[in-house]
Amino acid sequence: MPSYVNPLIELQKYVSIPIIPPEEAVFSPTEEEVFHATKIFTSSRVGSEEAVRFVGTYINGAEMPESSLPEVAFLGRSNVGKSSLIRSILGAHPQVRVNISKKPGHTKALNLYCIRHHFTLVDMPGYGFNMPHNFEKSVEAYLCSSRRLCRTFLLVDADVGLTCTDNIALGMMKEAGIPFVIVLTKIDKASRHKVLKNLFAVVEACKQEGGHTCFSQPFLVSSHSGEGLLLLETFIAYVTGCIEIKGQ
Ligand SMILES: Nc1nc2c(ncn2[C@@H]2O[C@H](COP(=O)(O)OP(=O)(O)OP(=O)(O)O)[C@@H](O)[C@H]2O)c(=O)[nH]1
Repeated sequence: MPSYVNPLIELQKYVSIPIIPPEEAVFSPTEEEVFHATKIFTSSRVGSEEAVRFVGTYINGAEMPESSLPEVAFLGRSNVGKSSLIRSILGAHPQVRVNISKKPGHTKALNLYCIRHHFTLVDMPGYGFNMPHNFEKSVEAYLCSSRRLCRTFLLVDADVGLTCTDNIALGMMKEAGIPFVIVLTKIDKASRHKVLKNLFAVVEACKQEGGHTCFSQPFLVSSHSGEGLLLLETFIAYVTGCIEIKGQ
């Protein structure tokens, strides 16, 4: 029995129909694999350098510094919890400031965080309420053109579920062929019933998409309670090629 918790598997205990269709592969690392992944995020120094550092803020991909590191990006409605999730992932490095705000639309540009010499996390402005006027030229252009982007995490509020704007984002990802994974955020805040209802809708949306660009298993997290974080960090380490996972 792994000591890390997959909130999706916990929820499965309350419903008789499978949340993830049985024919789909489930990301289920061993304890050892999670341990290796976690070390990537928690170790504090690489030689004489800080292991984790804020790289900078950029309006578009063309402004970003040259790098050969793979990138993972965080996309979603304004206020869905993108910056909070990155702050939690970088929790072992309080010297790296990640700004969060109750006010939707706080993040106005692409913020880059470099993790060891392994990969870069890209925090992005949210879409919907108070989104930046240059969203298309900034976020969409980056998503469609970055050759280093290996996975995008599309965040959906577990209490709100998929909105019209999320569906537009899903369509855009599909059309552009950008590989993505859906993450339900703020699971500490929503009732179990709500999370399950919104989770089933997300799984259905992934199915409709045909599984070409969308990973069939959504991840569930809370940046406040830490639920689901270890599994998501392990997945990030896996998609960026930092660790191997048996059976994947
Ligand atoms: N209860 C709860 N609240 C959260 C969680 N994650 C974020 N929040 C709250 O949601 C609000 C928005 O969080 P941010 O991380 O700034 O959201 P964002 O998606 O980066 O927002 P934008 O800058 O508008 O794009 C803040 O008040 C956070 O404290 C969570 O897991 N649980």
